[in-house]
Amino acid sequence: MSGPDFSKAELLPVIAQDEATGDVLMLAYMNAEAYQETLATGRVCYFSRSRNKLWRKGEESGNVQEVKAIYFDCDADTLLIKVNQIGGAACHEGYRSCFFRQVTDGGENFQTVGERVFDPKEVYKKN
Ligand SMILES: N=c1c2ncn([C@@H]3O[C@H](COP(=O)(O)OP(=O)(O)OP(=O)(O)O)[C@@H](O)[C@H]3O)c2ncn1[C@@H]1O[C@H](COP(=O)(O)O)[C@@H](O)[C@H]1O
Ligand SMILES: [Mg+2]
Ligand SMILES: [Zn+2]
Repeated sequence: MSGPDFSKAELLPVIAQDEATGDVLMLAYMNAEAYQETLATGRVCYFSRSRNKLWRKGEESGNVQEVKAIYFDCDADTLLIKVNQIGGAACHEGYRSCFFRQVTDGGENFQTVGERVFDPKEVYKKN
């Protein structure tokens, strides 16, 4: 049996979806090590491209993501993880979902449509 194919790319994109609401929370990346850690711990561990290291989601904020179910797509190079989002917000800007802005007026404008759950200055005190 074969699962997600990390031989296709070192980093595979990962969509995190709220298991309860169906909301798409964020998109990030995993390498094989992050994937194995996620399986072993039941908490989502990404690989941060900007920081170039494992990123245990919630390590600073406490907003960890509990794994409810893991899927991979037809050609085994994208992951979908249904999660229970602790703290009610996935985004480091304090919104429930990273997709809190909507493009409007045919691309002329955008609108903040998401719900801000926390103040990042409070949650990320080190920054
Ligand atoms: N917490 C987040 C966070 N939550 C959601 N996201 C989203 O996750 C996506 C991937 O983030 P990465 O850091 O992996 O960046 P990348 O997209 O791989 O690489 P770049 O585009 O930055 O080059 C981003 O596009 C963000 O929209 C976050 N990106 C970064 N953080 C930082 O991660 C650190 C730990 O935060 P917690 O895990 O919440 O404790 C803090 O310093 C936060 O500022
Ligand atoms: Mg990014
Ligand atoms: Zn975000």
